[in-house]
Amino acid sequence: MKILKDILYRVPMEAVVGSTSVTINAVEFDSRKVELNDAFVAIRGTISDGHEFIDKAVNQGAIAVICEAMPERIVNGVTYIQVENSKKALAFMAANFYENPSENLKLVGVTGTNGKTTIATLLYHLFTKAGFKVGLLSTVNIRIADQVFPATHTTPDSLMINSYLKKMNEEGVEYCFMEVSSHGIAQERTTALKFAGGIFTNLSHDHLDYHNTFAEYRDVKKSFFDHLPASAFALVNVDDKNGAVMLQNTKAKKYTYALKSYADYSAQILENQFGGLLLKLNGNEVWSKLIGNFNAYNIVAIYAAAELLGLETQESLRLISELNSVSGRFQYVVSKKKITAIVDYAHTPDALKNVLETINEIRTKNEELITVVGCGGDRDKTKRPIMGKIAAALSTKVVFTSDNPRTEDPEMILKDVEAGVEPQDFKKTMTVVNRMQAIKTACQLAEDNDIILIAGKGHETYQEVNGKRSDFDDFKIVTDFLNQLDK
Ligand SMILES: CC(=O)N[C@H]1[C@@H](OP(=O)(O)OP(=O)(O)OC[C@H]2O[C@@H](n3ccc(=O)[nH]c3=O)[C@H](O)[C@@H]2O)O[C@H](CO)[C@@H](O)[C@@H]1O[C@H](C)C(=O)N[C@@H](C)C(=O)N[C@H](CCC(=O)O)C(=O)O
Ligand SMILES: Nc1ncnc2c1ncn2[C@@H]1O[C@H](COP(=O)(O)OP(=O)(O)OP(=O)(O)O)[C@@H](O)[C@H]1O
Repeated sequence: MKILKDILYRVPMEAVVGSTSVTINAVEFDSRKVELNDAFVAIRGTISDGHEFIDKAVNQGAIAVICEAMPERIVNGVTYIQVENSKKALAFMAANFYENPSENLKLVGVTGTNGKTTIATLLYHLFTKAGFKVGLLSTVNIRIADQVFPATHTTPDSLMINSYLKKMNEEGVEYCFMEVSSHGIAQERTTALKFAGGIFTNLSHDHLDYHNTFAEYRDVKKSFFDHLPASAFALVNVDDKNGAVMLQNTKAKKYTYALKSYADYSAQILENQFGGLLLKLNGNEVWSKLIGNFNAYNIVAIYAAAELLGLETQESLRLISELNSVSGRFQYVVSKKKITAIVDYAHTPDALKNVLETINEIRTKNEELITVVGCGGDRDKTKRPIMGKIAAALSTKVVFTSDNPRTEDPEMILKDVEAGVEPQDFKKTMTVVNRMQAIKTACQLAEDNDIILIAGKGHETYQEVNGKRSDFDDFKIVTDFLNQLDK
């Protein structure tokens, strides 16, 4: 329980009707969750307008309403606060309600189009290995030291973030690494958090359905760095042309990393094979079990962040070499016959192309690349033929199969995917609707030293067919089939 005026600290108010000394049980922004003596924050969303649910929230017992426009009906005994921006108000109220937990640990945000999950998760493991209690807020899951919770978003809403950070405080967590999505920034989910650092990975065309233009998308990312405090570090990839943009107006201490450009932290790839990467990081050689050019970026970023957070160089190099691939992000297993199976979340044309090109850079001509891929149902249909075309063009064999067909007919989805294959690539492809059978087929097709890529579902542990979810784990399934073949 908290006093309303205490949780309104730092919220600019335009008008107040009623008392701000009332006691609040909880803060809610969804009327369906409001209970007696809660404060309801009305938010204008993408689908509906929370202001339309003010009456409902009050009828359910809300003792305070925070809104951008005062409702026509003012109920006696209820406090109404008008603010300019409800999402921002919610962010500050959430932080105040949970007693500003981000101030009691070192919080580092990772933003950019690709690599957020990988970098945040690797940093979580690096600092855990270094003996610290660590937190993680990521697309795959939420971790508080060794406890694991399911994630609903890449960046959860501000109430959820602060409630998890509060739990981290209670558990003695010293560092927390979190993914910061552009939706999260635009919707003020991370406003009112105190960051010790921010990391920028890269920027490519994505989410333009939400942000309208690339410039708007870039500026949203930039605003995260604009709001970092002077005590924080801003660490950006300057091989990406938008890296420098991120640093333009930040008050934070500026640091850069790169493979190609001049930077404070630079990496050179000495070896790039399926066994791993040999890198030179600011003059220090380090071997990593992670594979692929883009993981060299991820490794130099975590090396830099670790140093900026005070980890000793030799210690961090030693621990970097112990890190394993992240669940569903270029996660791989090598069989006794030296068949490498890679599971990757790539479910967009860009991501699929990126992953296939990365594998092709490492693969020799004698090694086949067998790709297992499909497209989800009830989602963007235009990407299906494009992904079919990319998979067939960049692999030596392709097994098209179901992703999460959801409520659509899997065979019809696969027809759309096959339609994109160029005539000269037809003979490389086959279709096996059942994903388990498709993975088995790929394992049977593979010979010694070949590579299998299973794309699309990454870390997911279910498959949704006919609207029903059942257990399904690409990595576990392919590992089991490869083990059987090894016997
Ligand atoms: C498009 C989008 O981002 N929507 C997010 C947004 O919802 P919204 O504000 O648009 O909600 P709305 O349905 O229009 O409702 C407006 C308000 O009315 C309230 N309401 C609604 C109905 C009712 O009966 N009573 C009521 O009070 C709602 O609680 C809400 O406060 O704010 C909600 C609370 O934070 C989010 O859960 C929701 O995420 C939706 C589910 C979503 O799918 N978001 C995705 C796109 C997203 O955020 N993705 C990024 C990662 C992207 C990536 O990099 O891949 C992420 O960080 O996860
Ligand atoms: N630094 C990087 N640059 C480019 N691609 C990357 C990088 N790191 C990982 N990838 C690849 O990009 C895809 C997304 O990786 P990752 O999940 O780490 O990024 P993300 O930003 O968290 O995206 P999402 O929110 O969709 O999970 C995967 O296919 C992964 O293998």
